[in-house]
Amino acid sequence: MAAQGDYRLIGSLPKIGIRPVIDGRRGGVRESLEGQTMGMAKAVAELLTKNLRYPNGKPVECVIADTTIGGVAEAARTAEKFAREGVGVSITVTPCWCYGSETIDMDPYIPKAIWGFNGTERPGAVYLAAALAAHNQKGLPAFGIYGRDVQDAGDTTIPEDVKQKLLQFARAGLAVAIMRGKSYLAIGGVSMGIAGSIVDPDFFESYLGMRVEYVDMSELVRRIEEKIYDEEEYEKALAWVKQNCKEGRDPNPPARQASKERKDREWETVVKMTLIIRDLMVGNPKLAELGYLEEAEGHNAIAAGFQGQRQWTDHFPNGDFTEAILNSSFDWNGLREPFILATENDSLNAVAMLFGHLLTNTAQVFADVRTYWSPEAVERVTGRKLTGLASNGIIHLINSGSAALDGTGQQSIDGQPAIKPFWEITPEEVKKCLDAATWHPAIREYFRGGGFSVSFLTKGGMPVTMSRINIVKGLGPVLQIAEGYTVDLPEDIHYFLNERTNPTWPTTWFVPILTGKGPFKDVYSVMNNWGANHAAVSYGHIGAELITLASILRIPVCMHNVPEERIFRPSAWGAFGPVDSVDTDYRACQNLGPLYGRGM
Ligand SMILES: C[C@H](O)[C@@H](O)[C@@H](O)C(=O)CO
Ligand SMILES: [Mn+2]
Repeated sequence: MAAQGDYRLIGSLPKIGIRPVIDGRRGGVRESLEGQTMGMAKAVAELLTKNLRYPNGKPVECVIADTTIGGVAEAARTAEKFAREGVGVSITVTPCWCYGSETIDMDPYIPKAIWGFNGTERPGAVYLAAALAAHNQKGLPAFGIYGRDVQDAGDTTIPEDVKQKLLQFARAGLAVAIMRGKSYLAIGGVSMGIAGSIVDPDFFESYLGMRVEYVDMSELVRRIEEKIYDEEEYEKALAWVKQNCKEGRDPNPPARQASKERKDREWETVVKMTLIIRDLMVGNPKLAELGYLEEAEGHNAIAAGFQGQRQWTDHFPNGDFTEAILNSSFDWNGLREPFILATENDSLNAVAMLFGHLLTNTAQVFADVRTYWSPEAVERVTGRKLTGLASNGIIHLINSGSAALDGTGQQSIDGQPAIKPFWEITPEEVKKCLDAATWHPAIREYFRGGGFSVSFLTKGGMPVTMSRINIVKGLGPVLQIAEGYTVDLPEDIHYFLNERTNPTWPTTWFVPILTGKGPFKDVYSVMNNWGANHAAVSYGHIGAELITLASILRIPVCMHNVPEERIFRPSAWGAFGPVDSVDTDYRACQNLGPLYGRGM
């Protein structure tokens, strides 16, 4: 295992390349603009390095072109430098007129934006419009950034609206660049006919630039039996688990309950499964020291899924512990970047989790979208009325595995419950997350091989975004997004509703923000329009960032409740219709086709 905070995957982290473009005419014009143009590039680089971090916690790196770009030779030199430096996202800046198609970034795989200075001494906005027209004509989508208010020629500040767009674009662009070239590792096959676990390599290749690796679950048996894991780490992990993972009540009828000895053996197995699945994903140099050179390499998996049900769980302990711990921001080695591991090998939910993780650097909650409770139904079964945020009804998110312990809501920002990037989490908060969770023997009517499911109740009051990718034949992938809040219910209401389900699994009570229209007419409609059995829950209202990301990948967003003013997509979308129309997005995405080819 690489040291805490180190990026664990192969390939260096993509940098952001800044391209200062300029009017190429020497003998007055160019010379007068050099300082201001380079100044804009430096200011953008500083903004990005100060505000953005990679998922490993290190500040994002920017590379500025060696010179301003006045024509095609300098554009080509810059492209060469960017390729050498591992640039994955480009931002062009200019205060003046420059030669449109002669200066643009032509790499079709690099997400791109252009900031055209809003001044009038020189025509930066005229270049912006000309360059965007060229991008659109060539099918190389670019985001246009044009400040709302005119700035003076000598003003070196970046206005707030420009900053906001630069950051939103850069976050999404970096997510695209980071996932490119990585793998989704499918451990096992299709779980109980769940469509998301019919893992589709064409989707990963064409839309995400990723590959799919497939490993049979029997590989876990081999590694357990032949001790192909770091035994020292295993002892450390087991001791940590004994100390930190409280065993909760056994929900099974006495006749089905496993003996203490059997449960102890199951704990040992699930800890081994955790080390092994992590090693399968990202490799482990310790295995090379043990002579397992091939196994030490891993699968370069930025996300994975574990089939579990049923062939594994009918005989062996389930994957709930493994999934919950790997998805969390901490384990026996301390705080670290969460892994992305979907239960039931639901690769499409894994992708939603991956998007959420790369946009926020935080851990993600994987859940079944289990029940819509109308206010009337709640009153009927509990005799109590839902109030406050919950008064229009609630959605019960609950699944046996995969919910990160960060989902307890026991971390905080300004005194409010939150899920933070691992480097902002304190050891006290780790303890609080662990203390808020209990580990229950798996329900044996579902999981014949036993195991342990984590149970917790997510704190209310967190802004969260629920999202999901679905694949529709003839259309391809679509993304659905619902921004909303986690809610606290009065204890007796929670108790009644939860007891009717599987109370030894983690519960999140979710309420979407309603718009009164379409799928967001009411809470029922959000549930009724959800396209699959699962959702990924990410801390914060990140719908706008998800929309920006999806537009770069050309995945249309079929359902969202993000206000129009936060929507930011490439300029070409404007030619397909109004921003608030889903149809606009469908047609723009279809016209461009998937970022890495038209495979679907
Ligand atoms: C135990 C059950 O099979 C659950 O795992 C099942 O209802 C699901 O989670 C389906 O997504
Ligand atoms: Mn499920």
